[in-house]
Amino acid sequence: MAIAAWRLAQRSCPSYLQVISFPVVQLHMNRAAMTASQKDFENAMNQVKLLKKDPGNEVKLKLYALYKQATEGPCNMPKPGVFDLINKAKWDAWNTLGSLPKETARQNYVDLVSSLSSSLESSSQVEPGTDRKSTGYETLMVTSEDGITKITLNRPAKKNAINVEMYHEIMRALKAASKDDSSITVLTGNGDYYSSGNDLTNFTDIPPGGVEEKAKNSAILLREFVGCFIDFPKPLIAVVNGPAVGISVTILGLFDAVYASDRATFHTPFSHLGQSPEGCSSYTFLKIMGPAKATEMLVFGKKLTAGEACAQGLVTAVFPDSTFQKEVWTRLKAFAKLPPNAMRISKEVIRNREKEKLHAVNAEECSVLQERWLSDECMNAVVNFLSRKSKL
Ligand SMILES: CCCCCCCCCC/C=C/CC(=O)SCCNC(=O)CCNC(=O)[C@H](O)C(C)(C)COP(=O)(O)OP(=O)(O)OC[C@H]1O[C@@H](n2cnc3c(N)ncnc32)[C@H](O)[C@@H]1OP(=O)(O)O
Repeated sequence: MAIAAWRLAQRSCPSYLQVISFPVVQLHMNRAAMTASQKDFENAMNQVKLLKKDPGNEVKLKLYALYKQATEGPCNMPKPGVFDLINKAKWDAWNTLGSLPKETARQNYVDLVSSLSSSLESSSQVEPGTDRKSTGYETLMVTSEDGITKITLNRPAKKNAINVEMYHEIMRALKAASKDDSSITVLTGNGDYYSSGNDLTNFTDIPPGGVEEKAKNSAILLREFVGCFIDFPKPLIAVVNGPAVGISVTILGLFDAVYASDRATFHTPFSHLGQSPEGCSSYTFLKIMGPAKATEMLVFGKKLTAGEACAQGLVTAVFPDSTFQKEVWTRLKAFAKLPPNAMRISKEVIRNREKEKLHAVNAEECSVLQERWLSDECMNAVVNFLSRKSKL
């Protein structure tokens, strides 16, 4: 649960104290004369269970810390080891409360839950730009009109990083789109990024079976995820509205057309992350751009501009960002008017002879990655990102 806050806890002490302690002290001063009763506290604990929306790791961590302080007093547990990410995050959060009195912690917990209940209720209403048809998805907006099913990655605050839930929801949306009455399917991103790729916090939710089990399950998930793109029967188009990283780039080789804003960049920093290519890119990129250019991207992590990606054949066309949406959607609406069966059959003719090969490549890439995820190189890269020591 507490990974974002674990990252926070790893930052320099003063900024961590600012973020966590300031509101605590503030609440304490504002409520000097008030203290929550045990009953208020229990009500607040029940309210937390009823929250409809996940308040996020940092808030959950604050709640945890205040709960522990309110019920057990100051933290006197031994500090967990550096690789015990979740428990260390929790310990840090609790420890930061220092000698805050139990009553104040209880009041702050009640206040936090109450502010949360109202803010999460309002944010569960439709936000500007959110399509009302997209119910049933937490991480996506999915709409279907004018013969186009549009799947929008919708975690803009996280640069549309793909967490486990999003992997599952994309597969679900693709399966639904393959059967609906639309002619073409579009994948795009909400906000300034197309996608920052795999959500690196995916690495931190370790099951009881340990990292080996996590790596094994992740390889199964990844294989199934990429398989959905290999098998997708209708024209699949990427509308790359901004920078694209990692798996959001590699799977582009499985799309039928890729339109990019001139703000978009294409970056596959696998070596930097101690990882190796996926999304069938070890095969598709070589075919698209030849081994020398593919190696620059997949092995040396060279970031391409949209213009460069277009020149290499990964991108179909690039548009100025100011007219991007208008120009692309005019084009897509025209495509969607073409006879759907003809398009589907043409795609089949173009792609079918490669399918078996692509599934074999996918399986091999996933099995190599399963090993890579357990390597020190990969672990260190993830820890460095999560502890804010590195960024791309
Ligand atoms: C053993 C288990 C394995 C489990 C794996 C499951 C399946 C795996 C499938 C495999 C494969 C894929 C490979 C890849 O995709 S590799 C690429 C991974 N992506 C990255 O390394 C990008 C990391 N992000 C960054 O370097 C930067 O965030 C950025 C994208 C350059 C943007 O920088 P910025 O300064 O403009 O914005 P920033 O403040 O950093 O970001 C805003 C918030 O978004 C969070 N965030 C962004 N990207 C990610 C990400 N990929 N994972 C997690 N979180 C991300 C960022 O942390 C900020 O959050 P907060 O506001 O601080 O809370």
